[in-house]
Amino acid sequence: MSDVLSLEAIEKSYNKGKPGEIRVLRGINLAIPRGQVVALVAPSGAGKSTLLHIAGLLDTPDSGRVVLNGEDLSRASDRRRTEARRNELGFVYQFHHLLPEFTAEENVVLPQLANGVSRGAALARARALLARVGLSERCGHRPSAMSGGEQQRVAFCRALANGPSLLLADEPTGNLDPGTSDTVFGVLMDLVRETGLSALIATHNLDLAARMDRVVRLDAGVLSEAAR
Ligand SMILES: Nc1ncnc2c1ncn2[C@@H]1O[C@H](COP(=O)(O)OP(=O)(O)OP(=O)(O)O)[C@@H](O)[C@H]1O
Repeated sequence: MSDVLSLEAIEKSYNKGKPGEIRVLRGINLAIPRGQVVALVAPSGAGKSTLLHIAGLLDTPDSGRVVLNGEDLSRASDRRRTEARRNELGFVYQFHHLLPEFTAEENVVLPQLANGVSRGAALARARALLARVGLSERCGHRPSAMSGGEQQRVAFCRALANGPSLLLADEPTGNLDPGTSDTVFGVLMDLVRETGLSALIATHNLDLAARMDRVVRLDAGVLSEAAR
């Protein structure tokens, strides 16, 4: 039961029962123990986004279970799923999706306020996280005044703001040039290691995948362990 996430026999089709039915996920099983960082590699169209949406409680499987910290959330109420999403999951995307009208610091404060944290405590945590990724001098900058790598580091801090137990990331450095991607990915890995987070990180970059604990490959809706 020390798995943070366990996906069990996940099936998902689009247009189910209709002529254009696509069976996207075909019996996916994946258990991620506490502290493990897993790379998800997949060719385009293999069902990677569908899998991340299901693991992230943004979509539901047709059958199978999504067990997060021992609780089956695949058929839980919307309210419970939203709560679990806010408290237990952190999300990072290829594009940072920071709120443009707010500063770096405010972008990291806001999810905490939504979770009932006091403004003072939220600000202290935001500043500590931003300092940790080397952005102490950039706390008051808006995203438009920051480089791509800096914006993505702010997005990492936002994902970790509420102390999740699982990080889900979709090409977290895919929008950066190779050199910056390498450095910024290192910052993310350090953060994940220090906080003891588990992570499922989709990437096309096999060099980055090789820096994770384990690589799984999704192909035509079937998941397998990749040889190292
Ligand atoms: N809402 C939908 N309705 C119908 N088909 C869909 C829907 N969403 C995705 N699909 C199809 O399901 C398959 C898997 O889609 P998904 O977005 O999970 O792929 P992906 O592996 O993330 O691809 P990429 O890496 O190119 O983004 C694709 O064939 C896609 O066209």
